[in-house]
Amino acid sequence: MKPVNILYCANCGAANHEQDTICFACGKTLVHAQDIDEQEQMQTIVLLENRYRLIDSVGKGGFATVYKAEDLRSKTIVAVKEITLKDLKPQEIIDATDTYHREIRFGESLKHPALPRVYAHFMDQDHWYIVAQFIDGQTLEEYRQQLPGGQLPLDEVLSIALQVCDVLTYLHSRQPPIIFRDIKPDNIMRTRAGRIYLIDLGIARQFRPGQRRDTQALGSPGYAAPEQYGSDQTTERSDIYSLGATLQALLTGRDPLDEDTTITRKPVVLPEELSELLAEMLARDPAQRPSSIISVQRRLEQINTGIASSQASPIPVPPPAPASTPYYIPSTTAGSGNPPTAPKQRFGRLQVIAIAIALLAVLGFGSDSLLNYISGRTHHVSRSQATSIPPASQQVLNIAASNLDEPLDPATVQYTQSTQIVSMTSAGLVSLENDMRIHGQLALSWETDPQGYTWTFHLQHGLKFSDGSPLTSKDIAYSLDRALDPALKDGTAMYNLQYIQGADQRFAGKVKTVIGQGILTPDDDTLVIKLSKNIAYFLDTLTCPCASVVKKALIDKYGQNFTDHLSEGSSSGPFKIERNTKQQVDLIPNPDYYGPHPKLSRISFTAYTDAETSYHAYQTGQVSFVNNIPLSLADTASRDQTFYRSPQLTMTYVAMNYQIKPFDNIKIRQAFALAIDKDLISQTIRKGTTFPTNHIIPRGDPSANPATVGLDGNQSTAGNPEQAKQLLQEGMDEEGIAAIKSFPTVTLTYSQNSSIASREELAFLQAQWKTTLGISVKLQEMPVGTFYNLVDNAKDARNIQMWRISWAADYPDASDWTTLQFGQNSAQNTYAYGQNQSKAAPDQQVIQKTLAQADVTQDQQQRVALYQGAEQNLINDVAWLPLYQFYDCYVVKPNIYGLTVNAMGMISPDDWANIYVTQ
Ligand SMILES: Nc1ncnc2c1ncn2[C@@H]1O[C@H](COP(=O)(O)OP(=O)(O)OP(=O)(O)O)[C@@H](O)[C@H]1O
Repeated sequence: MKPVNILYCANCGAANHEQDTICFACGKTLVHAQDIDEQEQMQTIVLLENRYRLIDSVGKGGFATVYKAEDLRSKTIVAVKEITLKDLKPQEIIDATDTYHREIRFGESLKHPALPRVYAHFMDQDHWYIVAQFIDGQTLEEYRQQLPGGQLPLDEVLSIALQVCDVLTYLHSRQPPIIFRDIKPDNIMRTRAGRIYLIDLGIARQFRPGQRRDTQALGSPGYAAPEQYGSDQTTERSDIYSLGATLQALLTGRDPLDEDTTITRKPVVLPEELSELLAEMLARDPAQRPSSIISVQRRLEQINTGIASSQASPIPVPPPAPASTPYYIPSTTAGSGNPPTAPKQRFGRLQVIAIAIALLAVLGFGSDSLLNYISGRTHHVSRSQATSIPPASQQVLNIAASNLDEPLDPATVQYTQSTQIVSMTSAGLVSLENDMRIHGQLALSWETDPQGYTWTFHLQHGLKFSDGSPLTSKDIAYSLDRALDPALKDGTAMYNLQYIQGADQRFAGKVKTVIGQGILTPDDDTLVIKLSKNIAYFLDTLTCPCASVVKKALIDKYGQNFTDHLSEGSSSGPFKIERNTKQQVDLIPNPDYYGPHPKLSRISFTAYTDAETSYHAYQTGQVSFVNNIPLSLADTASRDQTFYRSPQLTMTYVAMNYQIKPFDNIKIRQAFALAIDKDLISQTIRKGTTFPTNHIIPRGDPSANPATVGLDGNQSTAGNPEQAKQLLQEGMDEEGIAAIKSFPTVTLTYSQNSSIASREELAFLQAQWKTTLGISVKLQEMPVGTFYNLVDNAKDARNIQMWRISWAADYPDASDWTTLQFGQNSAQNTYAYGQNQSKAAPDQQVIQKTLAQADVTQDQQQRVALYQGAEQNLINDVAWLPLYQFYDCYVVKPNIYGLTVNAMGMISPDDWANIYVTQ
């Protein structure tokens, strides 16, 4: 229960401190209202409308008590807000009525992922009720009170700020604009997954141009802008003030009315731009504040980008985002300073990369372009552009694609663009937000047993497919089970959903279904998943496309060819397929989507034969978004004002076989690693389309650790030739190798379809080992299929000594980079990590134990700490030698508003509601 220490004015409704006697807003004497005896109330009122069973009281505000309740009809958890009329004074009744109606009107008409949905409202003699989406979380005020000093780390505050900006942008761009008027930590709720909701639209108002002042002074002391004290009309800038006060309170841990509110005296050192922005947002004179929330958002994004950039070494491509200012993160936050919004690649396994590289090579794309698929950051236009939205006929977005051949089957889809289309047309239980946090999509809420073996998902109300037929838990169960079908060629569930109980038997063909075993459907709105291993990252695995919904009736009718008939109404996402010719895929909004509806009236993906042609189509205005800018065009495109790049979760590395001499010696592996100047590769060969790294968990993964160091103990990525030489000598001594001429032959194997840049890179590696260590490394080219076969069997065949390869994340979790690749018995541990004869094997097994422990540690902070510790050990052990992480390089026309691509290279499904074409 939330402690109530605020006293609401009976005259004007403003929130005052409990001990105050005079209202800060209207100056009237405050009346100390009587608390409602909730226990008594809970005992007498248990069922409302014969439908809502009150479970618990979760919060209390000025006029209302909020209950967690069960909707017995839909079997879902909802929030029931109860306003008790009896005992209210006449003025309070007027205010409460006003608040109630406004909250219903706004709640029902506004659709934004950060605004809880209003499902129903009703009343009895003494009460009014609002039934709304239940937010399983706490207010930011409650949350920060639990943290040391009441302070949140900078990266988290920025993530919150950007989310609040997003919803304020939405509110301010309504016609007429809606001013929230009460932004404060008490009115922002945060879920465990870090998702933000604005609650309490009760005092929001529509802006009336020409009105000089508000009829009522409303807001909360300290957070309300000066003009809210009745002197002027509230405008968008009033919300900017309150947001500034909120961010300052979160960063400093101090309430705005605390004696000292200047941030300079707090033990927090902020990026200079952030201090400046906060000072502007908090200007007393509204005219001195930023002119729009969009401009605040843009500046916060630049600060965010600056943080991300300051964690990487400089790169030569002129960055499209404004330059970053180096800053100091206080030591308390250093371990958690992940870049909050880094884009990500949606390719999974090595084999996938192999197939994709082969295909792109055939299509004339350099293999490097494969790794530059869609991703990005928010694109904004000026306020005036943002508010004048052209009609639906002009809301068309044309996107260049490199390949649309892949069947749009969620269970098998692997290319980024097909995956993007699948994410727009097939919903899953959960989906990823832009900052890699998870939110419910088909699932309204979920819970798990304390050990994390059984997950119960409660679905959204009244879900439908795009043909209007109901979508129930049985459809989701069918889709998950089908994804596990061993008959599916190239299914990805065998990795991603392997821990659903019975999945192993299903793959082995020993059982025909896991429904009834690992997947249960107690009713149409509830789905239960039981796990064979209580992996803490289970929800992340559900963000993979293979966990999205397919329509059984369509598959029954057309078999594997069902993907040719997707336009027959099988969509469950924000868009549905109108046409799919493999040359062009046209999507239009799905009116039956449960969530916020897209503003775009059409999205067309057109396949171009090569990157040059698609870039030309962009230059001539045929398409507005190209996301596969290859290295060959990077120089040209980077001079374009609309060129963007941001890190994605794809890395290139060199693997050394621990089972084969000389790499069974750790010192020799370390010598080979430190001999390489990774900076030069990214700067000169990769031309800034990549950045050098020592990390195994890449930047942008929620568990990435900026404090991770290279194996020589520092963060430089330029190599360490002296230490490399010394380690080589020590390693040779240990192995009894008297001189370089008796050094075992070393062969670096690579795939035949490597691009020119990749070959240059291989030659560069060869030259560095020669110059620094005096060792001649042979380069060996292999046909693609043979190469990946060798890599997959490196564990057993011992026939590949050293190879260069890339890895892209399947889902945003450290386990994808650690346990999956180096864990004991992991199918993807093709390196025989821990299971080899080298002297390092016992230490490797210790790391494997830590990883196994991390996988099932339910406390997120502890889990991250375990992975980060293991990562440092893997780096020191040269589990593999990371060379660089990819940037996503793309161009997007400035008139495309709101396009934000998340770190997996995807546009989050509910984001489509906020993307549109401006004039
Ligand atoms: N949709 C929701 N899901 C879960 N908890 C909620 C929800 N809405 C509100 N709460 C909880 O109930 C508390 C009171 O809600 P709210 O602030 O909307 O009430 P109010 O009377 O309108 O408040 P105020 O007095 O600030 O106007 C919140 O602080 C929060 O803890």
